[in-house]
Amino acid sequence: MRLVWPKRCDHRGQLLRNHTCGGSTIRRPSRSAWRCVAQLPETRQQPAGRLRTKSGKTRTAAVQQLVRIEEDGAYVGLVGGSPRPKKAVQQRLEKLPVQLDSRDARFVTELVSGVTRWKGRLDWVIRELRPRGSIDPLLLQILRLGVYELVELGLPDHVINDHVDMARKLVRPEAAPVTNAILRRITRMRRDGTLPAPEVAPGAGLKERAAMLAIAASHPVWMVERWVQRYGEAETVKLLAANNRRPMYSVRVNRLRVSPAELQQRLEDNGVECEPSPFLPDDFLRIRRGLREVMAQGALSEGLCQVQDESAGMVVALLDPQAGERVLDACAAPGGKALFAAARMQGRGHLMAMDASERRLKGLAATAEQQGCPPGFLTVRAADLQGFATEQARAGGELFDRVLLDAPCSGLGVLAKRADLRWRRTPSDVAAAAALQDELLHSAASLVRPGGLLVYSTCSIEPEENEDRVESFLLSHNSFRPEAAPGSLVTSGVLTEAGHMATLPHRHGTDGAFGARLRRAD
Ligand SMILES: C[S@@+](CC[C@H](N)C(=O)[O-])C[C@H]1O[C@@H](n2cnc3c(N)ncnc32)[C@H](O)[C@@H]1O
Repeated sequence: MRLVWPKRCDHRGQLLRNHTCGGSTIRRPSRSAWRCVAQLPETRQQPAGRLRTKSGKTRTAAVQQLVRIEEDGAYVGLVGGSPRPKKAVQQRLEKLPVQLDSRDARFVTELVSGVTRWKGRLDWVIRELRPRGSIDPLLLQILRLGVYELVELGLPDHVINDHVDMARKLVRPEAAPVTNAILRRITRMRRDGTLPAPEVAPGAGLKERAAMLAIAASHPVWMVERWVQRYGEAETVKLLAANNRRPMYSVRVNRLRVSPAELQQRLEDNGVECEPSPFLPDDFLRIRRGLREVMAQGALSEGLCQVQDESAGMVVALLDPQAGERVLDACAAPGGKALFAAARMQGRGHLMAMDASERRLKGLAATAEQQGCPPGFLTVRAADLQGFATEQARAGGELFDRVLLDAPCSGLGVLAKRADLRWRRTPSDVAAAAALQDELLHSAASLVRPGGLLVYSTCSIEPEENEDRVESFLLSHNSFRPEAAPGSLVTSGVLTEAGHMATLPHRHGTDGAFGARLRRAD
């Protein structure tokens, strides 16, 4: 099937059925029509003007990072070293240490996260223009960057010179004319409005429509297929668009140190646009603009707040830890939820933050102290939950009033913030996560005292990792029963019919997450 440009779409996601887009008919391929298909952000939201001035040095640094992400799995948001051995293409780039000031580094991050997000669509365009033959992996990164800058950011034609230069110097001299030919063709096509774009033939089945959507919104086909089956096409378009938007960040106010109103005032005085969270107004501020300023003016380093998604906060609200209780956060690292639980407990009682990863727990104790946790209140323990549960059972250790199992998961609810994750995950990851989640749930349950509460949560939106795990757990653990979350803890807008918490990026404007309360009988 050859996918070409869709002639019509509408903003409600009724792809290819209606003839209008924003009130006017789209007659031929154009960047704005493409944007409409996937509900993409306007180009002017991108820092195009500033990027225009960037040198080849900045683009080389972007290519270096893209290679690292592809070969090492380095997370797109973290510009830093990777513990893994360097692979072939990286070694070729190693001789090019690129020094960047902080402004340039920010531009590189913009480019890298953009290319990572739109990789599927960029590759499709490149393949449309060069359908035959393999492409050198390093040249592919250069071409992706070039297509991204021209098609998505709308940068001027002359930026191509840098890409051609990089192809010549970093790949081989013969790669320069190929790069020049492909990118020049793109500049002509965008001028003439003939950029290639995906289209589905009338009457196409779900698979073909999902394949088109996957290209247009730059997601793997398998994800789009399962979401179309679950939510329908119109809602899937909204979910894809939410995953492609710049993520919205929020901060959890450390009420041990400052009130939300005081912090809001301080942030606004420093040029940050923020407002109380509609879900947790007493604890969270949504940062509309200026996350960098939040960091720069010291609110984080002074322990007044921490960057945390509201959905993560709602999981702690479901747990509802009380001062004086014994609480276990069984998969705690890096510790965002544990710190919120500590604040809710006002530093009274005992909170154990446990995780199998010692490395990921590093720094939690110091942050807790900085945030005002009294000595002796928090125990940070690097241990495997299953081993710990077995040991506790053998030793007859004291059980916990509340246990939070924030389980390892596919992370399909956080694709807006983790641009690379969509390309890393496979359907078998969801199945593998589910198997581990069952085992961890069993262990976590054994640590809850009679009458106590177990909260199970993930940052996935997949039922196999959420509702299905809860159902399967309840079938084999008849001393537990599900407990609908009281409206006093979280707003009904995030509750399912069964009373579990489930947020979706396009419905709630937060990360996608799930949380269930499971009460142990007395
Ligand atoms: C979703 S993350 C937890 C995030 C954390 N609750 C927070 O809010 O910062 C899942 C964690 O489970 C941990 N984990 C995986 N398997 C585990 C096991 N068998 N025992 C304990 N922790 C485990 C991982 O190291 C990872 O840090």
